[in-house]
Amino acid sequence: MKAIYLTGFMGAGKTTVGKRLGEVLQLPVIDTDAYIEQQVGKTIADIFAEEGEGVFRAYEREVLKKLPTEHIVITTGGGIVIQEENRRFMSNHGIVIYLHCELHELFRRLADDATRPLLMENKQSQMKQLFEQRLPWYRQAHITIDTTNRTVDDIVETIVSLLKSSRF
Ligand SMILES: Nc1ncnc2c1ncn2[C@@H]1O[C@H](COP(=O)(O)OP(=O)(O)OP(=O)(O)O)[C@@H](O)[C@H]1O
Ligand SMILES: O=C(O)C1=C[C@@H](O)[C@@H](O)[C@H](O)C1
Ligand SMILES: [Mg+2]
Repeated sequence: MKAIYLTGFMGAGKTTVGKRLGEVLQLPVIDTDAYIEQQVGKTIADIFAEEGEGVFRAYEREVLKKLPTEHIVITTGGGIVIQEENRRFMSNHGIVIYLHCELHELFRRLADDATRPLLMENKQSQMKQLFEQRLPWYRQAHITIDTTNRTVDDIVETIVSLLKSSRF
């Protein structure tokens, strides 16, 4: 099976859903954020603070190309779709699944989270702008799933049945 790439905004549940999906499909799971943190030896927040977002985006691009493209679930950082090169790579090499979530629910899920630098630095209105700017890129995925009022198990079940019944 081709690689499964989970995309979506911060808090959409990529990491959480990906972990469970990997268990159900018995596939290894790699999270690009966690992988970068391990390779660089710094947290995402420290990379942003010390090296800047541009350098983080370069790490993200390099890592995506280095990871396997078969028999794997790859959970991506929320901004992976910003770069056209990344969107093309994921689309050509795997099955891209966009986990959509309404903004009000994203804010609720991330209310107490201090690990996402973009969330710490920006007001809700700026996050809304970022969300709307990225929506068309997220929507280029092969499959879109609205996660807003759904449990992780329910989302995983839907993904598994879509994968079984589709041409993938
Ligand atoms: N379907 C869901 N319903 C309710 N809460 C959820 C759901 N999915 C994820 N969460 C919660 O939302 C928070 C963010 O989830 P997660 O870290 O998986 O998001 P993410 O998409 O990986 O974000 P990022 O892009 O920043 O890495 C976590 O606290 C998680 O438990
Ligand atoms: O949406 C984004 O741009 C980001 C999301 C996170 O997953 C991290 O990749 C980082 O905090 C940037
Ligand atoms: Mg994540």
